[in-house]
Amino acid sequence: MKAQYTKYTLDFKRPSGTSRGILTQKETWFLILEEKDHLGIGECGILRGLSVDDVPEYEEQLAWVCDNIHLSEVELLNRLQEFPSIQFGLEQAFRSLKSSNPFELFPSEFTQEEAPISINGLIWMGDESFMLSQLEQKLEEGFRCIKMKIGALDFEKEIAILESIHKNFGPDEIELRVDANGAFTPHEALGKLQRLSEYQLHSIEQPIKAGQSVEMAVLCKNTPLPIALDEELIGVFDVTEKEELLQTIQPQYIILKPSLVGGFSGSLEWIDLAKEQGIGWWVTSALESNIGLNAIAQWTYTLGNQMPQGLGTGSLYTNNFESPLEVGHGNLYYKSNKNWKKDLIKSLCI
Ligand SMILES: O=C(O)CCC(=O)C1=CC=C[C@@H](O)[C@@H]1C(=O)O
Repeated sequence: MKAQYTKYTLDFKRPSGTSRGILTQKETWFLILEEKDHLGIGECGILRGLSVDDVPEYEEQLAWVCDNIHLSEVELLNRLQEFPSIQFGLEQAFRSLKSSNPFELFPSEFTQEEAPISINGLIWMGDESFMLSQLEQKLEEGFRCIKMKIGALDFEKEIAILESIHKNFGPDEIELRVDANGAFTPHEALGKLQRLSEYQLHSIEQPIKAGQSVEMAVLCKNTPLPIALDEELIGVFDVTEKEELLQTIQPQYIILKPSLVGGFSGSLEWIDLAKEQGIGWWVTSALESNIGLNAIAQWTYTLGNQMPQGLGTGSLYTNNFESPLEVGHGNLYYKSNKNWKKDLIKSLCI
């Protein structure tokens, strides 16, 4: 078997704001496996500034994987504990190589076009009118679950936006989720959650910065609206540590980003623990290209979670890859007639 890797830079259609900053480009890497006339591809979706494997030796690790591709998949994955996005890329690449169609990794009703995946629409940070115009557009597109980034604007302005949504749409018309990306201080957080709870939100992602588990546990115990842990899961790889974290914090939900938590296997460990502890969960992208998003979507469908998933990020980029994924009416569809260009993988090969 031969293996190679290549880098690709995705360009955002427009600067996309989170409380952690404005995104204009996203770096990503592809692992390409070749065996006889079979090709396999996997996306290593590092998120600079957020991924635990955002380290100087990242490319070196990719080179090591390619030089040692003769090792077993299990051995390679075990050696990549500290590189969750490479673990994920490798999991995808091996599945893709074994599949008759390198882009059909998890055949299901989804890939048979018999069932879509319900997804949330995403509203990025910006001034009030920009956020309201994004909202209008998402509602016109038929989304009934909306995720809004908060934490960077003046809080009263964000409350005003929620107020205007709430005045026009009841919770049975729109499921509203917010994502603070850790923007609140532990001291102010409960007060802000109480204000936010007046708008019958479904949940809030990561209200305070990760790594403050005592404060987060107190919040989850007293919160008037469900809390979902996102960044909190990054960098926790040992299954016992995962179990302890959930037992300590007891969140209402956890959010799985396979590129950040160690791929399919790392995510499944969290999901199994969450189920044991009665904690809800859903899956989101980490802004991968359509190659990684396709793999995440197909896998997510097999998990049977009926909640809207955070997989509506395929249209963010000007130079994304063509894909069978299509968004419509708040759902993600798989259109197998829109085949990936067979030469896509070849075009990425060095
Ligand atoms: O949850 C979604 O709808 C899409 C994914 C998403 O919002 C994010 C992915 C990666 C980094 C962030 O920009 C953001 C998040 O913080 O969840």
